[in-house]
Amino acid sequence: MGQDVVSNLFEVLPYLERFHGKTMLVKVGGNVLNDRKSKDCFARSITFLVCVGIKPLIVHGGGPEITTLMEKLGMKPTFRNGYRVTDEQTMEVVEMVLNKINKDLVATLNLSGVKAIGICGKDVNFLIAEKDTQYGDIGYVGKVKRINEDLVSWLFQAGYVPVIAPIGVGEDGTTYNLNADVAAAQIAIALKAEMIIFMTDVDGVMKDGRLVSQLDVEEALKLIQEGIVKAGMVPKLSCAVEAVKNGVKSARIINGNDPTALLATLFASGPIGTIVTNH
Ligand SMILES: Nc1ncnc2c1ncn2[C@@H]1O[C@H](COP(=O)(O)OP(=O)(O)O)[C@@H](O)[C@H]1O
Ligand SMILES: CC(=O)N[C@@H](CCC(=O)OP(=O)(O)O)C(=O)O
Repeated sequence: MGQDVVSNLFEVLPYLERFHGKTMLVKVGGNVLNDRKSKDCFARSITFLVCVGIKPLIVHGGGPEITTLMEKLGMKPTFRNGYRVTDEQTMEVVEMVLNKINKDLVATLNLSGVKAIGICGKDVNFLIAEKDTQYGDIGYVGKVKRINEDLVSWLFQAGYVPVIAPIGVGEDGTTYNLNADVAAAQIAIALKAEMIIFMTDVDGVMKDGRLVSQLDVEEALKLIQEGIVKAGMVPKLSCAVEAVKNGVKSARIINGNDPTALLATLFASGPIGTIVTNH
């Protein structure tokens, strides 16, 4: 038993050396956070990363919870190209739900021994946004214009784990709803993260019922163009491509409901989920 543990430790040593001190952006989808067990497991995995000297940064979603509350309030959720059409009333619900998810996740992480701190784009102007019109006028949907990288540096120096809600603020103070995958990729690029990990509710990118373990940029774009990748996986894979084209060394798409996936994607020798690289 003791010998097994030691040989496993020796096996992970090269990965520990490679990732020590590196920034890893972990995007966790609303579907994963909905499940108590997955959320607790996620918190323990993040604690492990901190203990081995990795600097994790978390961006969370919350799409399903926003939809649930809107429906309870008698509102009709509408999407265009995966983006929620966000009028003023919807923006209020989005902000309320995301801030609640943010604090719940912070509390779970703190219970697990991490010094987590919750922020949204409004805190020290972390995410300056502007209206996103790529799919026409869909209200208060924003895209990131500028990031206050200093804030993250200060938090890392203090040993804190930033937990970011995808809410942006305009230069005139307008509140914007950001797609969490898009915000995560833009933050990873700005912070020159080593890796961006998308934790979702499937094992990775699927083709003909099978998991695709490795994709370069061209292959990823082809899967989108051919319609093999659809719905919420389109922005996710596009964001993975965007991140690796702009300096993030690799992007991973893994199953957040698999309790071992986050640590395995970093420390196991075999491939886990889908890895996207720029070559
Ligand atoms: N080729 C594909 N491979 C994997 N998932 C796909 C594919 N095409 C569409 N999807 C869908 O994308 C979903 C993941 O996106 P989404 O629901 O937006 O996740 P999240 O809430 O984690 O951001 C999967 O649950 C799946 O239904
Ligand atoms: C503009 C836009 O669509 N914003 C998303 C923000 C939350 C999100 O992205 O959550 P998931 O990661 O769980 O999908 C929304 O309103 O649902």
